[in-house]
Amino acid sequence: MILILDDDPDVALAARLALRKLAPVAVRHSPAELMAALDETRPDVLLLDMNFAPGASDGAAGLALLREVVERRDTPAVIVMTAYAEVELAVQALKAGAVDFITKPWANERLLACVQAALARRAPAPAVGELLGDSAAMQSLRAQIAQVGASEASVLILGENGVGKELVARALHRASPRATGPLLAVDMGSLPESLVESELFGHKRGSFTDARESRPGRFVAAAGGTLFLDEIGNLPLAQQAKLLAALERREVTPLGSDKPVPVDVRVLAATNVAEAELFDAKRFRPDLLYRLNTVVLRVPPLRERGAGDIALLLRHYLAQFAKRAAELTPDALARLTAYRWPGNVRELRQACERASLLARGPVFTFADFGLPEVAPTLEQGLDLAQREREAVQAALAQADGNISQAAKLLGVSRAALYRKLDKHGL
Ligand SMILES: Nc1ncnc2c1ncn2[C@@H]1O[C@H](COP(=O)(O)OP(=O)(O)OP(=O)(O)O)[C@@H](O)[C@H]1O
Repeated sequence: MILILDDDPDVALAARLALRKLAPVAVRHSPAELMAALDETRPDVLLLDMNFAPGASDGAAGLALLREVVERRDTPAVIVMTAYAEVELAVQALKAGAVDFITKPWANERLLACVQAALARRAPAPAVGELLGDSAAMQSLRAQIAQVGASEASVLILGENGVGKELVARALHRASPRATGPLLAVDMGSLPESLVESELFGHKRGSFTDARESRPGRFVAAAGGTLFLDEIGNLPLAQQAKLLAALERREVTPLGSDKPVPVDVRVLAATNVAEAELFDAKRFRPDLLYRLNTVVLRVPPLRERGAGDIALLLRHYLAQFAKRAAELTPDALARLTAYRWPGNVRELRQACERASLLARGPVFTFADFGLPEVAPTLEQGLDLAQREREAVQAALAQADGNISQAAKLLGVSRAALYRKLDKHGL
């Protein structure tokens, strides 16, 4: 759900028409209606105008509303709209907890990209979650974040979709001396190629057909803070050269301008592209890669963190969505910890939300989570211990947690099965 608050009915209508293909859209015109509308529509994204009084342009009314919104529980991701290309106001809004800003009048393409990215991220704003997990891999990751966070080093965060790369970027920002400055995320994946440059470096009024107003780029807006370049693997080669130049010279030149502007940002980048592909010079410039990867943090896929982390995340998200202590049947736990989670933590979070909505009884069953019923397959590798673990989990699942029956299915004694459960920490 997207909620638009703008006192100009024409602007609100234009935004609604542009955005309705992304999600249901609700519109309000008066700031007085905002809080009730948030309760009623529980939006994922709020598009917030900054000025409501005729002639006002300082954004004070919008900033006050923004501060009120981010104080709430279940804060939506807030994108502020400014009528003037005011860097100062945009920066203040970002510091106050907005995830992004858009200047009016906008190019529809850009509005869509911006809202889509916010929907995908869905309000990690100020109440940023902690990186949960007790596995050795997660403990080591947290230790690295604490160590690297304090520096100005560029960090490249690698990992599959949904493993928590953005959460890592936010943790790095929080651990840094720049924590009081803004953290600005730019999703290279959802940004049309034609807009990359103006987005990053800004543009002067009239520099291209849609550039009706000047606009500061992300490098300038994130001054004093951190710029998080997400899905950097999707950046086309031509733009890679420009990004490299900006990083090397620590200055950007807005489109249509010949005056370079100095920038003061720390750059974090993330990608789900496999390392081998990233090091393919036909796809990614090695010189840019070396600029970005002073430190590389690898976020492991959920399936490699072990059953303990999966169980912990299940408890966390079920408690959050179901608002009660969550209980799982032994079979559900066995199958959920054996599941491969191709979409990682994001998939687990969504499955928990689904289960909380669909569960029929007080105890969650595997079916409540709406996951595919796939048996472990050979593509999971031929590691003997791993295969044994999966066979035990599959047998338990099939036997609905009944040990005698599972032992029979595996062709081992009950005692042998107990030893295997112990060995694999099941
Ligand atoms: N260790 C964790 N503990 C708690 N929540 C987590 C953890 N890792 C990820 N999440 C949650 O999972 C979701 C996805 O995380 P995030 O967006 O950071 O992943 P990502 O790797 O950036 O994904 P993508 O590559 O698709 O952009 C978010 O809701 C995030 O809060």
